[in-house]
Amino acid sequence: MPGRAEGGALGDSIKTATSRKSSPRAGAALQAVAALLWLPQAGLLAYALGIIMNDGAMRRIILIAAAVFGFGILRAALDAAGSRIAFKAARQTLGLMRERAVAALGSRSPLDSGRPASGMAASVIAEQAEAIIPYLARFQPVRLRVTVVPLVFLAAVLWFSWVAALVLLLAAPLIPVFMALIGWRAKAASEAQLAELGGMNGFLLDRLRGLATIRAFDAVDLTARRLRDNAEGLRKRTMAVLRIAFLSSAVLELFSALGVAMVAVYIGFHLLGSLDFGAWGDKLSLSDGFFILLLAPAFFEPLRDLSAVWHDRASGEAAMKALEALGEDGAPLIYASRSIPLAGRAGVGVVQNRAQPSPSPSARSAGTFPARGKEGAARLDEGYAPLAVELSNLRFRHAGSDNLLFDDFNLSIAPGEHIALFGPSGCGKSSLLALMAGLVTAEEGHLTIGNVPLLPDTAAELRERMAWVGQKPHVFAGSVETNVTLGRGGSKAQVQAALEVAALTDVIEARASLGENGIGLSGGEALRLAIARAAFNTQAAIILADEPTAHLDEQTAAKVNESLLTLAQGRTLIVATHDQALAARMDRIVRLDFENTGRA
Ligand SMILES: Nc1ncnc2c1ncn2[C@@H]1O[C@H](COP(=O)(O)OP(=O)(O)OP(=O)(O)O)[C@@H](O)[C@H]1O
Repeated sequence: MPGRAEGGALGDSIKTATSRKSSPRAGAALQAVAALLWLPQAGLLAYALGIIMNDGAMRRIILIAAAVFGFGILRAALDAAGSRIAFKAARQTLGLMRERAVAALGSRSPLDSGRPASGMAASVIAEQAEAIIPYLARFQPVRLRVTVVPLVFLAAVLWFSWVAALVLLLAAPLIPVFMALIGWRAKAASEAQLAELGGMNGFLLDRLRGLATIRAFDAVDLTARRLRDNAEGLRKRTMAVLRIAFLSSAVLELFSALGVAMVAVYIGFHLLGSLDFGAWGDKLSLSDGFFILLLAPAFFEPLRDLSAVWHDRASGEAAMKALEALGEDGAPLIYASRSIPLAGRAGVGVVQNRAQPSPSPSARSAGTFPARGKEGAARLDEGYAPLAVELSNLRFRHAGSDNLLFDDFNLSIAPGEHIALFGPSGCGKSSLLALMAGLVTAEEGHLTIGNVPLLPDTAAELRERMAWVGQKPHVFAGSVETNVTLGRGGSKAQVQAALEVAALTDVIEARASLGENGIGLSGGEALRLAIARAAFNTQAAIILADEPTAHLDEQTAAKVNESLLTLAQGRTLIVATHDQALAARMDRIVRLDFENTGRA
């Protein structure tokens, strides 16, 4: 099979998945055996014709009919079992491929601007990927049948007549040649169709999300027109695929009909004595001729099946390619460390608010926070102690950007220390938080968390010890409980305790469930929900907060600040903020500005 499906990672994934569970090969083999059972059936039918022509012994004919019937039942049973196994194996493979695609998407940095559009990704994983099922469950078994069954039937025909075999042999190769020619076009057309479908889904989801903006700027008609154009484009692509599918069927029907007709003409004239060659110097009997005539259409049958599923191959391979592409070329999520010599330049301006960081044992007042371990050189396996963060000689710019945000940047944060990252817009506060969370990769330097370097093999464990409170938390449609737990398990009491930390109990009691995108919650409440989510993670030793009070009025901001500080008790808190009131309550303010970050 051409293309990347078998040669690439997905081809490997098919092999791995299916070697462990149901095997599509076993299913395909059963279906091939079922097809081959036509050979004894045709032989028995031809033999019965011979008996009828000679003595017409009824008993023998009934026995033969019973045997033909028995083979028919066996054939149907094998075919059904084979289809079932092949379908099951295809489902297992698709499940694995989807898992891999989702994992690949999940491993891409949320800051990667080249990430596939959400609608497109959803379309590929949920909808387009289904095209892989007919490809694996139908096309692959047919492919095996095509390579085995016609050869066996050809050998049987050849046994009686080399001319009939030659006719079949000449007609057969024309079919794959034309199918291959059509196949190239079919694959390209299917890829274009899937791309159009994904693009339309992406566009639709994006516009649905921005419906309020579209309405506000009177762009509804324009958007509707664009959507209509997209739908029209998809219609044309789909028609192109269907045209090719019909064409491939027509080509095959033509050649198989011609092949069978030529064999029939030869047999007819041979039996009439006009063409008395081609039977190995002998003359074919009526039974022999009948047997060949029964085998001729069966010889083409797998090829006809192939034509019927030819379109499955094109769309299946295109879907595999699209699924594989979802995980490609992403910006790495994991921070990679490289050692460089100390340049001895201060990285930050520091304002000391208090002499010492003050992690407070009262942090566990809600009873949900785990006991703290030893302070100081915390190791990840020492319970839930607040962790230190150490950045040394960092050099960083965003992927594809010339703007060097940090050059030879140093910062030490003590375990349990509360610091504010302060500075003008665009100076890199959020980027620094992203670096600490391992969402972006530094060009040079070291980053350790609790004395553990943030490296590919430690990143997952380290991230479990962090909680992120962003500017615009996403609120899922559903219950408050689901929104707090986010599927992380935990009891109702733990949810309640987390809501208490965020001072959200009263608000939440009034709402059984929340609407999409946080409909039903104010901006401040949505932020406190994010704080509750962080509080629910009892393992979190470091809270990274990115401008939690941006766009909030003073009163609401004060409430959010209180919740954040309650959450941060006994934990390390790093907050990027423009909020003077919040910064003033931190142990230390770290100023990130033009000079300090080393930008020219
Ligand atoms: N994903 C990205 N790709 C390329 N450049 C980016 C990306 N994210 C941010 N930047 C750029 O990096 C610079 C720092 O951005 P960052 O968001 O870290 O600043 P900030 O100090 O948090 O700003 P603000 O206070 O406005 O939130 C900006 O010039 C921004 O345009």
